[in-house]
Amino acid sequence: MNDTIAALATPAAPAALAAIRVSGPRAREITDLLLRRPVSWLPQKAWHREIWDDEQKLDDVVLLYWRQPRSYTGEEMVEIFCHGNPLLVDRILTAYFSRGARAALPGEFTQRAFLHGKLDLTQAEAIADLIHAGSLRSLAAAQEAKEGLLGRKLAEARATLLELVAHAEAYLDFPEEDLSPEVGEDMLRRIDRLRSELLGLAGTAPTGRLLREGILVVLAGCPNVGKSSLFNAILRQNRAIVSPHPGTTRDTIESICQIHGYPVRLIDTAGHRTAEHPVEAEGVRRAEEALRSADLIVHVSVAPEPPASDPFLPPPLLPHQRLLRIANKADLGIHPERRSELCISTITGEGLSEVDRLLRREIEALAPDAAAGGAVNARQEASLRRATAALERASVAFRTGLACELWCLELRSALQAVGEVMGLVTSEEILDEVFRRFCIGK
Ligand SMILES: Nc1nc2c(c(=O)[nH]1)N(C=O)[C@@H](CNc1ccc(C(=O)N[C@@H](CCC(=O)O)C(=O)O)cc1)CN2
Ligand SMILES: Nc1nc2c(ncn2[C@@H]2O[C@H](COP(=O)(O)OP(=O)(O)OP(=O)(O)O)[C@@H](O)[C@H]2O)c(=O)[nH]1
Ligand SMILES: [Mg+2]
Repeated sequence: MNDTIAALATPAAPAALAAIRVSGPRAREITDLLLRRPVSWLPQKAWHREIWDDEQKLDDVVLLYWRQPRSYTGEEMVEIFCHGNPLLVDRILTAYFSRGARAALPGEFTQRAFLHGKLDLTQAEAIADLIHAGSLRSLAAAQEAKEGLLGRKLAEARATLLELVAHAEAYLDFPEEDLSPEVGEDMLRRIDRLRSELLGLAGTAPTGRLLREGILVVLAGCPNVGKSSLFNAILRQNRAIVSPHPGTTRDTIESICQIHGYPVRLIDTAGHRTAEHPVEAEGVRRAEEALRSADLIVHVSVAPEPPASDPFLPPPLLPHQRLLRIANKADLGIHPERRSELCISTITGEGLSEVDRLLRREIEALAPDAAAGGAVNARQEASLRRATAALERASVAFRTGLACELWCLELRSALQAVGEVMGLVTSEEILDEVFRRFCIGK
């Protein structure tokens, strides 16, 4: 952390402005070398200056200074707002690099903020989530975690664990003083309560995955039933080709959208049938593949026909998968056996608001923890599960009257695992894994 790092913090594309960040002990000194008219270096002040690389004027820019430790990274920081031309940005960065700064790794600014105690690991991860959130709910969840909601819950869990460990260790030190049954009962209750709280947090991981990766909704059914018409209706956009010829859609078509604020990857597929043409057969195979990874399968059939006449059978559902049946072309009639189904017409628009309502219901069932705020990621879940397993073992050891050393050890490993989530105890590998997934400049 002794070196000075620099990177573009905005996209490398033509834009009105570009922001370059420089962090580290030499941020100011190197910047001074590029200015002809000096600045006062009063913290959190901005200056309009020209940047020069020796005899070459590079650009006129706005400089912003943050004095250590009151900066994003906790280090000396200079920000340069230049004209948003990538070539110009490269020239400015090169001027910094040739004077001793080096290119920042992805996430390195936030990694430094973490290492300087500006934020815990859950907050750092939340910043990456915030940048990539593709829906309002993902954004809200990321913002809550960034404000430290998850971190606070974990800090409470840690405080409880520390107390329990202290209790247990006091008992270890003075074994002649028996642990009274009341104290023992109380400890056990607290261990079990803590375990169920942490299990609850770990249980938000499926929602966390859906909020980060998007909910995969796959439209499937026989050719010509109106899958692409429904796809377009849901997107409110004429995205997929619709035609009266069965077999119109040959490849899977994916569109990323929001449904009631949830991030959705909506997929239209080739109609299911025994295909003669190899291209169509490949389309059907891709449809099957999409169905296997779907979170929600929307089976489309036609309302005027009896359900039994539909040769499309959705695959056996995996435990987390949900299925919604929709009968289209209700304008052509509704078969009596379809009366209890959702019958719609993409042509007249009948039933489309009901589709909207049911999609929302299904999605909320898939991601039940989105509203509660803060859904953990895979890394956090793994550590939380280690913590709950250790607490479980502690509880069992306690109940079966095993030696205090044993359950004390388990409480300590639960403490370690909770600390891992917050980044209190982390290996170099974990940090690399977390931060290298960030953008450069963040
Ligand atoms: N120009 C600019 N805009 C930005 C950021 C930035 O780094 N630079 N941010 C980057 O994410 C976000 C704002 N977040 C920030 C978070 C902390 C600090 C910071 O310097 N914190 C100091 C205290 C500064 C103060 O006195 O308020 C600290 O925590 O010690 C700056 C921005 C979004 N906009
Ligand atoms: N009457 C009626 N026709 C519809 C309705 N929805 C779609 N169609 C028509 O049905 C035909 C097939 O529609 P598509 O949306 O292309 O059907 P698909 O299921 O995507 O078909 P493939 O891509 O071949 O699998 C088109 O001519 C549509 O105009 C509807 O609600 N009522
Ligand atoms: Mg189609």
